[in-house]
Amino acid sequence: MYKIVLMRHGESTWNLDNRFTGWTDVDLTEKGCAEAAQAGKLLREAGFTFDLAYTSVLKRAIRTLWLTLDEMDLMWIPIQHDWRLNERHYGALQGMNKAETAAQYGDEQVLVWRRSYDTPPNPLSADDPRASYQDPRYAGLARQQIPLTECLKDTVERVMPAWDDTIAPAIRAGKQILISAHGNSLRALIKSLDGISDSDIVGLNVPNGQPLVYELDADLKPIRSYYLGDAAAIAAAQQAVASQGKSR
Ligand SMILES: O=C(O)[C@@H](CO)OP(=O)(O)O
Repeated sequence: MYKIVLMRHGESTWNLDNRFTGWTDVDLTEKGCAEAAQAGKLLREAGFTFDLAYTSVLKRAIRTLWLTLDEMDLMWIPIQHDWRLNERHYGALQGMNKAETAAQYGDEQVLVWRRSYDTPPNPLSADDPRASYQDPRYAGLARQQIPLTECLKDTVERVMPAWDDTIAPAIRAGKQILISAHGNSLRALIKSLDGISDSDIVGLNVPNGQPLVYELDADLKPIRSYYLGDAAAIAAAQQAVASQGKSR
């Protein structure tokens, strides 16, 4: 049996402001830093150790990983940064307040934009300063690989090649792996690992900074998965994420 840990970054400044974030590179709040350290403490106390970590190229996930590894005295392990683990690109919604958007367009429409499998928000225009074409961290990518918007289906289509090409082979080679990523890039991975339907994935929300353990069989199919932290607190945090897109 293999065991891996998935973790969404701690609270970010735009989580606190309740803004659609996507590929915007915002940092953690103080609370987010504390959540990341607490995750490291939980993992250490539960006897976990890692010899390889994966994260995105966005600092909220990277800093979460650093703080978690620091708490575990594991800052020395190799870290692979992969743009394919980035948050789902939120298109023209990036920067907008979720509750205000719901007040303007309705809760139902915002739920479709946030959680439907195959409906992307409107794209950024290619000359929008928020587009990532000039960002050096994406310099190695072809222009068509850099999104202007994404639905979860698009995110699945970039996350799963990262899993298949790099993460799964490392797991099979016996590496103990921690993945620090984002709400929707993790929803994409969880959907694929657990075979969740396009309609059921709408109800899945990933809380900030909570280690999610997956036990996998020899074919890397999940045997079981569970959050390490307090179950009631995690359920409340998941409900809070779901409610962020409501007008009130
Ligand atoms: O704004 C975002 O990029 C994501 C994660 O914070 O939000 P949501 O939960 O609305 O998909």
